[in-house]
Amino acid sequence: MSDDSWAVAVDLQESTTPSLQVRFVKETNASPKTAENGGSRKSWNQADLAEQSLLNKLIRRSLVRNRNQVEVLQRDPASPLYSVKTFEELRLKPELLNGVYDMGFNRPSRIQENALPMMLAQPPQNLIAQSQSGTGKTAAFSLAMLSHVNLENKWTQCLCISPTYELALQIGQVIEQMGKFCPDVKLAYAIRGNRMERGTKLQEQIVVGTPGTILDWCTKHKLIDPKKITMFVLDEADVMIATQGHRDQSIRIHRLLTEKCQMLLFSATFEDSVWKFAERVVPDPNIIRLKREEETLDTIKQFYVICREKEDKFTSLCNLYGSLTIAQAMIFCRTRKMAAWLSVNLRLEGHQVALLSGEMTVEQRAAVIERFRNGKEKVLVTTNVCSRGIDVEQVSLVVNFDLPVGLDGKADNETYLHRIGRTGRFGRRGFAVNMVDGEKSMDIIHEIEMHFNRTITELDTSNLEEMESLIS
Ligand SMILES: Nc1ncnc2c1ncn2[C@@H]1O[C@H](COP(=O)(O)OP(=O)(O)OP(=O)(O)O)[C@@H](O)[C@H]1O
Repeated sequence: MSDDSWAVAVDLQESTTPSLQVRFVKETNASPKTAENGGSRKSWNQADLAEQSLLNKLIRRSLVRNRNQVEVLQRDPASPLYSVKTFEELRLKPELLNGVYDMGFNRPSRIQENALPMMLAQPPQNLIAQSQSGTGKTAAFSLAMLSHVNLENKWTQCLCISPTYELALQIGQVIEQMGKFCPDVKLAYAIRGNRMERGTKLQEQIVVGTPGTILDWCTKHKLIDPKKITMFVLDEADVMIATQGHRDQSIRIHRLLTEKCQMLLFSATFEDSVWKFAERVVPDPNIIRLKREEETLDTIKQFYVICREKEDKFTSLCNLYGSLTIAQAMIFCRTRKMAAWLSVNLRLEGHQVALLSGEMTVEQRAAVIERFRNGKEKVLVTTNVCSRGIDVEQVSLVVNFDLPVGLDGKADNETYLHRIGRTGRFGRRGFAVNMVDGEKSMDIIHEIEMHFNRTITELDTSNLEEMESLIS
């Protein structure tokens, strides 16, 4: 964990939950401090993960393409392995196929190629699928649920649980969009504030919601008969299990289901804890995994600049920026306070600056990122955690105004790579400049050099000629 995770923990507690409007919601609760969305101090980690996931979804414009091979582990290795290259091969209902094309999907994503035939197979098969955020998991299970629904049955057949209110709404939006030519398929949101009359059985064939509300709807309110659920989807398992309450509720829901129910579990990461949980809720699974594309420093020129204090760093930054033709730059600060100070001063110098700060709601952050992406501002000042998930593709200069340091005072190499690295695919060249303000930070630079086996060259920002020859 890097230093500024501290700040973010506090930021999260201060932040307010974004509120989205949705058809089913009659009453929304603006407070973030509910068990449902993990607002308590103990579970900030879950809130952090969930917020990150939501931010990624809000700012994502398209599929994250991946060139790695998909690993498939079949429950029955003897059975043929089907994968599809087109949506037609899935023999979907025409209305559903129209919905898929209407979303602009021309062909299945890498994970969908294997996951879709498995999810749609008869007899039903259980599946555990892991791939990084943005690779098409939500679209895949949304399609599977829409295809699974039997319109003759006027009861809930597909249940999908998601770790937070906002993430559940995001999934619901995908289902609504994909199912827009299937008017008879109905969806209900089991999220806080969506009060249903007790005892009346829901007719919506698909229910998406958070574990607490879904459990209530199955047990206390008896709106759903869990024995009639034939497809159970558990999304963002890694985020879900970061809160014990959610994990336990998910297991309790799972216990209410029958053995015949098809179980599908999705996760962006797969640590041991996720794996243990997955094995518990998904018996005899097929497993699909798609490794993340590695980030590299191969195409990045790295420099350091010796400075004294923050004012000196600021002058160096201005020299650097003023003398180079830079498309866009991202500047990382350790604390929110430093980021605010820097952005004010850069603005005073006439720069167009965007600031990403922890007290902003997720929607506000998404809007800032969107403006930056559209080139409305050329500089983005941020703390570390706020900026996770931003593609640095169009950013040619990354400045570590403060170096990434862990709580142990040592170099946080992972964060360093994350800030300045790129996947091989976006092999465009870039520059990284590290501000060094003393012996301690010089040691950090050496640690980073050793770790990545790359030289970080000194840069004198007052020497324009030298700078131009080095950064060209
Ligand atoms: N086959 C496809 N062709 C083109 N775009 C797609 C395809 N499948 C999904 N997408 C788009 O790619 C983006 C990411 O998809 P999706 O949200 O399903 O990924 P995800 O793996 O579920 O991400 P997360 O883990 O964040 O939930 C979305 O904008 C989605 O509309």
